[in-house]
Amino acid sequence: MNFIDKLSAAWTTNNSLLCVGLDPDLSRFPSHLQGQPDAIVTFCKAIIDATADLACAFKPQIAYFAALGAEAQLEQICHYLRNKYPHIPLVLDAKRGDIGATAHQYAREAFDRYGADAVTVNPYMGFDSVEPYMEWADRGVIVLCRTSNAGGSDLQFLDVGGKPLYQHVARLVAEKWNRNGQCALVVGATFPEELAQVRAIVGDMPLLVPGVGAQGGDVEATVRAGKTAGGAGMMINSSRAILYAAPQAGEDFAAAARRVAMETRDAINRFRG
Ligand SMILES: O=C(O)c1cc(=O)[nH]c(=O)n1[C@@H]1O[C@H](COP(=O)(O)O)[C@@H](O)[C@H]1O
Repeated sequence: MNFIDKLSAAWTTNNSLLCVGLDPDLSRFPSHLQGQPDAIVTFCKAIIDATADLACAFKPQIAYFAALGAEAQLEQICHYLRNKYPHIPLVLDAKRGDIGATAHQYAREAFDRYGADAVTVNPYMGFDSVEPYMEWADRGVIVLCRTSNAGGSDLQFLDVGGKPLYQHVARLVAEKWNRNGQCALVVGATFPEELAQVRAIVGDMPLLVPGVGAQGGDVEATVRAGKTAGGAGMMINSSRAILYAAPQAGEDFAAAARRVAMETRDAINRFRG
């Protein structure tokens, strides 16, 4: 099953548009895991098990692993996800962008090494830097469009023929780059007006929408702006607000993550109809 079909099935099966981000930060781990050699894997597996019936996708952020030299642990976590929850799409957040030959290596890393169903990529270097990912026709290519950070406006709002650059990217991907129907776009939940603009340009193309939770994006505004006519079309990501929902001591971290994931999924669902 290709990425888009798998995502559509997960929206329905789990009645969820919530993407659970896996951004392991050792300094925020519960005290009983501090200093444990297998802390990253134990922590991420517990979060995955606690939220797998509430999520339409999982999104490990590669920098959180690479910074710790923990690529082997990321491999283990991806392997665990693919085997135990094969119906939930695995999105590798890598935001790569480089010349074609190098991009091919990044694609191998995402799709062959980690077995990701989809990967985030940066469009700044143009189509030949994104095309290598498309050789894996059953995988998703999720292109940055209107990112959730304030500084995204520095470039993404530049005027390109009377339209802001992010709209040009949305149109380019929807009309030219998406030859195999495998593309999606990143649009931040922190910018619901732009989210609505992108939705109007790209039809039912899936959108990865980070920025609810720790970044303060408004769930109602996000869902109303970004949903498709069918009330889906988005992977609304939350990472830190779910991962570190528990206070340092006290409530079990996985139970707390489940509680916040469920609240977030349900809050999203209230505005889908
Ligand atoms: O591509 C992304 O996932 C992404 C794009 C974007 O515009 N903004 C953004 O926050 N992200 C990622 O989404 C996650 C957001 O994490 P929280 O702010 O903790 O929910 C991080 O892993 C970011 O790297």
